[in-house]
Amino acid sequence: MDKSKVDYSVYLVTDSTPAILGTKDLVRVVEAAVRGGVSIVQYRDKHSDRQTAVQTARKLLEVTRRFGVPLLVNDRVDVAVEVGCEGVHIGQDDMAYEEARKLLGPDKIIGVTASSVDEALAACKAGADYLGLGTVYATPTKKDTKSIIGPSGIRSILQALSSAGHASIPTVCIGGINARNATAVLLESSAAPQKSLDGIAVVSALVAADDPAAAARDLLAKVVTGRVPDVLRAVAEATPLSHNMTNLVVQNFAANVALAVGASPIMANYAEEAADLAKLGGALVINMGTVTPDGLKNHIQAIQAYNAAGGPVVLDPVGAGATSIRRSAVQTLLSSGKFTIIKGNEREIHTISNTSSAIVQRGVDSSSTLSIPQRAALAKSVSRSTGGGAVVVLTGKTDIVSDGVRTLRIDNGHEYLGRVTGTGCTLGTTLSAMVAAFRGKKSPLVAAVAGLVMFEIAAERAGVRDDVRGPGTFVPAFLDELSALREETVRGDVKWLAGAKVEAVEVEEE
Ligand SMILES: Cc1ncc(COP(=O)(O)OP(=O)(O)O)c(N)n1
Ligand SMILES: Cc1ncsc1CCOP(=O)(O)O
Repeated sequence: MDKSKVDYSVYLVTDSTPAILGTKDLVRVVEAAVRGGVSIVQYRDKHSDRQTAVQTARKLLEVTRRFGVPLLVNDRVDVAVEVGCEGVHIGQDDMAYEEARKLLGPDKIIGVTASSVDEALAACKAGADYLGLGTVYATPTKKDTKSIIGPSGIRSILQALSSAGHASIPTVCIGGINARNATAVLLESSAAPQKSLDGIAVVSALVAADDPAAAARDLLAKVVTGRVPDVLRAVAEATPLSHNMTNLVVQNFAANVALAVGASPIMANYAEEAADLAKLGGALVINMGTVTPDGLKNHIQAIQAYNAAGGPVVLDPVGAGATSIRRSAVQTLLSSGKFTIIKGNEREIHTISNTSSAIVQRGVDSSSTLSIPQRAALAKSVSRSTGGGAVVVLTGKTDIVSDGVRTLRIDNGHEYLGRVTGTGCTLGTTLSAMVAAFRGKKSPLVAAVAGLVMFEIAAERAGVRDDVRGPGTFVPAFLDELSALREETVRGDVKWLAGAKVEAVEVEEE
């Protein structure tokens, strides 16, 4: 497992005691929680003998490997070595980091607990791969906690890490976190803009839950929501290039949306420029809206330039399926390189899924025809079918976002978005800004949700303004509100986020 790719967003720490696990089977609980969206698991068992611990760790490893998430073992480095899992988590009173590293080798993950600035800095200096910060709130799960530090204590540690040049070390917090307080803890802990938490770690919120999969979904939605301001602040900080190869209709509008969300737009359709532009840390938008043979050639060359430079690419397959030319154009684009985000309406995404269906034959109407579970399954399967694991954003009254493992729905927006040309295309531009600025955080899913939430809440705010009397007056108000959301977020005012309607969706395994 590539340590740099580990996703710490929803971190499950297990507990096998009857007071928390009850009579449930631990392995089943972990499997359900991972299905629900847990991205990393720590086997924490203070009571079992070594043989039992090794047996349980092996069973857990079979589950976590199946889902591609890392398994760490708490404290018991020997157990981790014996089962060959991805690493360990050690506390201040456990084996020293250096000794654990010697036993595990350079490739395994070693996480360290830190309750203070000094402990955090020392763990970074030693070489820890991530930090577990806490205890945030007192919790019956761990009675021997030495210090309760609250979100403000977490913020102080994050600030110190940033000042000391450790802004990139992943951090999670632990202690009394659940779906009710997760978003608030993430928002309050954030040491904007340099350093924020990468996730939350929980024991009882998942292990004691009657339905651990549903609890994990709930937590995932709250964590993603809590990270939205991090993405917006990252955009404001980086002002990333949004390189648009877009259609003739939206050039001006898309450039203005890019500016409003905090990006630097360049509308450049000549692919010879792409190799240079790709080196500037931005993202590319390929919008098929006014497809031509020449345009297609330029798109392919630009995609390859961004792929070569490791830059994100957003594909907006406008009208895919409307004509046979567009159907083959989208296939050509998909086979020409990798995409970070593929954004389209139901019909466009369905065309990409390349399955024959009534929807494809029904015409260009993009209104919703599938149920939410069907839309979620479609987005997830398209994400999985694109080799590079693109995040699929399926737009509509309810938007679906899937990275092939986790699938979320967003229910924000305003009807005026459907009455102005180019709003879908400018959403693609918005997503490019988010994914460019958040690329160090390795979570295009979070970046995509942030873009959608910002875009749609700006529309909601614009739509109810007294000066907005229809789609014409909506456009300038919408630009104003995008810009206002950015400014509010940068100065730490994130009250607007209370209006975000983000939920994780259960999708049947194929
Ligand atoms: C992710 C994470 N963070 C902190 C801890 C606490 O570890 P520790 O201080 O060793 O306490 P115990 O877990 O051993 O009670 C953790 N386990 N995981
Ligand atoms: C292991 C650990 N370390 C600090 S608090 C804690 C327990 C967290 O449990 P819960 O998530 O149930 O509050």
